[in-house]
Amino acid sequence: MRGRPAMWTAPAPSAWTRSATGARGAGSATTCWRWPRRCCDRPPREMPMTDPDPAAPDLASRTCTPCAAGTAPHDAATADRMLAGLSGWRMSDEARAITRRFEVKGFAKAVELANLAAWLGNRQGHHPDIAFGWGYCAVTFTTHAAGGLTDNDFICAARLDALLA
Ligand SMILES: C[C@H](O)[C@H](O)[C@H]1CNC2=NC(N)=NC(=O)C2=N1
Repeated sequence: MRGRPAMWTAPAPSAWTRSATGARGAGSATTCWRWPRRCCDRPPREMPMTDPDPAAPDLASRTCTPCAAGTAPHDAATADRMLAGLSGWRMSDEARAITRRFEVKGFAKAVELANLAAWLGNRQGHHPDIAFGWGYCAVTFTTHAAGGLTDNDFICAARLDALLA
């Protein structure tokens, strides 16, 4: 992929992942993974980077747009309405960010989920804040250029959920 550092390969297993035989070792980039487990030897589906479909009711069909500094953030009512389209995401008290905490087994899965969220953010040009450790990975989206929430945050949250479905 043009100019993309190795770490942004498709969300295939990292070196932490057990191969099909259960042996620990670098996973294959040609393995199809329905996170968190390997499902077959088909090449992984690239996340569709489709253009926004005006008829698309769901956030996961949309693509983020660059956000100019000073863009007005959504008000709390709008943010609440968009949050209703997601599941498992919580809004910060002042409606400036949304966070989902994923509980996972062990540390390797937490690393993989963090990597997936980072990969998604880099693909969308809208980057998450990520905290992870043994048993968990917390992903937060906010639009720094707006000092609050914009459509981009809800799009990325929906796209991450779609990748993990
Ligand atoms: C030019 C580019 O679109 C901006 O710098 C992007 C990069 N990634 C970003 N990520 C997030 N979370 N907020 C932003 O405002 C933002 N701005």
